[in-house]
Amino acid sequence: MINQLEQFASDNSSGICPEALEYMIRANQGSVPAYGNDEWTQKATDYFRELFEIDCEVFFTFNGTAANSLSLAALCQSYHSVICHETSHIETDECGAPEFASNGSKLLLAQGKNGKLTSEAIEAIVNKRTDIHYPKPKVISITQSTELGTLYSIEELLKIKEVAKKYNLKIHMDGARFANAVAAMNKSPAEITWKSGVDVLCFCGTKNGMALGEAILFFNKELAEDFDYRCKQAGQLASKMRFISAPWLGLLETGAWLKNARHANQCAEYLENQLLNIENVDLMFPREANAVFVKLPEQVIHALKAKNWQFYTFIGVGGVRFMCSWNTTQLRIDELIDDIKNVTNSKN
Ligand SMILES: Cc1ncc(COP(=O)(O)O)c(C=O)c1O
Ligand SMILES: C[C@H](O)[C@H](N)C(=O)O
Repeated sequence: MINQLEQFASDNSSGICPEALEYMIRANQGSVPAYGNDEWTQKATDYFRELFEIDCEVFFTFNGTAANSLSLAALCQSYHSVICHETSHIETDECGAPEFASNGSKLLLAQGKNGKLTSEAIEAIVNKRTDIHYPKPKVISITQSTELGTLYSIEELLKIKEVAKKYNLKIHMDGARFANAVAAMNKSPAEITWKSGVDVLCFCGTKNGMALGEAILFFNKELAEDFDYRCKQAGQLASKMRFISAPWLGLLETGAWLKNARHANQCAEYLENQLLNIENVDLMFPREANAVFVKLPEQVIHALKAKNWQFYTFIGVGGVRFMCSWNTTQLRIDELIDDIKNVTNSKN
């Protein structure tokens, strides 16, 4: 029997939200032109342009690794490098796809508090090597919200925009949890992307209630030249694209993209507060979106896993990550908290 209960491993674990499913079913009528030449795809891309208040180019891929790696490849040549945080997904969890897709662009890793790049760290990397023997920095990649569940403030984004301009660098934003950032910051999508210097955003639908499907938004349209061919060659041009674009339209038109993100963030806030009531449980990073990172004793981790609680321990720096999603419930959070209290007390 498949375990139907919500878990805390990842927002990738959740199912399809009602709005995405409803639009998927609506789109499942009759025959329509393939490869994105359908009405659903037109409506979805138009909606993105309206939501972000700019005439951007929009593409869809099946997953986030493809979105990140192909968009980065569009921003730089093989002899260039991409500056990213050492905990960035493009470094830790994409199996070299960014380097592969760009024919060898090197990832230059920076450290930074709470999983964030700073303009100072970027400038230090740019100036570390300027000789011909080292791949020239060309792109800054930031994740919003970050892999450690934190957020870049507008001020931090604008400082990065400034250093990017100074050194003629492009800015890529991994928006696997972009909706969670918008919900948490209460800023417009435009304010935390192109108005803050972002050239391309990979906006994730998978973690926001879709079955699969990421949107790539090129705010700097020149960088999107022939990107459709890059997607096709990489096997990322969906023939039945309506089944990616229609669920996206469902999230956008109904506002579910923001409702789902707000709910996940609120669940994470509730979980955080319950965890902080447990003795000797400390947050590892500020909880600013839908992820909660805490240090737990090994024996508590083992006991929770024995009770079939699912969560990651390899992300961040040795901690436990609890990820909330659009379908997380307070009931499941309370059950998790009760088990943490019970196993903690039994180990004392
Ligand atoms: C920060 C981040 N970026 C990108 C991705 C995309 O990964 P995938 O290729 O698994 O969709 C993920 C996956 O969860 C992620 O957490
Ligand atoms: C870590 C794993 O690769 C996935 N990106 C997640 O955040 O759940």
